[in-house]
Amino acid sequence: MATTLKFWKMNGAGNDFVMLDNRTQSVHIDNETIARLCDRHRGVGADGLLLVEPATDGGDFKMRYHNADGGEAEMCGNGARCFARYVNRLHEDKLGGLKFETLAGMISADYLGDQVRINMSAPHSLKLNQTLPVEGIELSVHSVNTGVPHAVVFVEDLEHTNVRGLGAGLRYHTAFAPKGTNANFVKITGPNSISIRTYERGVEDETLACGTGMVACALIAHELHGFTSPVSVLVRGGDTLQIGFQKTADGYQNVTLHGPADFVFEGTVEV
Ligand SMILES: N[C@H](CCC[C@H](N)C(=O)O)C(=O)O
Repeated sequence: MATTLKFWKMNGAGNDFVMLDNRTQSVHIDNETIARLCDRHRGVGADGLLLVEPATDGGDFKMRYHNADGGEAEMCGNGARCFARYVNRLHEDKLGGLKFETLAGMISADYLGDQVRINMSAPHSLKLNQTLPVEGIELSVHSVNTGVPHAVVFVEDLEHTNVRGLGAGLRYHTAFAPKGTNANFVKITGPNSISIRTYERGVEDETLACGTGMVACALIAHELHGFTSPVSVLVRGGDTLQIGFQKTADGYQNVTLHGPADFVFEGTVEV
């Protein structure tokens, strides 16, 4: 027996999502259903799906994130901004800010007009200057987990970088087994600005933006090129977002991602 679900389609800087309020948890939404909902021909079409669920660990809400292939991921930076605006709309825009639980840890969000700034979970597993063979090329690869794993490669000619080929090569590289990684390609465009392209795990393609990827690239630009906060990041979809951070003896603190989170349309879908 099919069930009709109300959803919102949203996007954060071109990274697009299906948003579902699953607090009643009356519908069991399995990975196969999620993959179909995200399918751009057989479903609504999105890079991923975000579920609002009841908090169980001191947050206001719980955020669950699934990639377009149906697999659950710990966190999504662009999705978290959309999640914050979506739950605010469910509460007649009366929330002054909020904190929500993710598999990567507690995330807090502040509303800045139609933009949202989120405080990210603490980055970890930073690794610099690994030389890895990818598609027959020796790449200098850096990596960090900003809620999900990211590989970062600096390039001169971003426009002509083989993002799909090298991205897939890094995504499935043994160095990042067993769960794999997202892959980011970065061009330095100024003393505190970068332009990036991202191949996303679970979308298995380049996306127009990747929030946790932007953060990864900004932090590694700090590590290797002395960038200071805030770092401006131009993404494939044309938006520029701001990454804030403080580097202390205990690592990175107050890591923030500030950018757009836009409603596109509301609809119903049969599952
Ligand atoms: N594809 C990522 C999750 C979504 C990350 C991205 N959409 C973001 O905005 O952070 C992964 O499986 O690690």
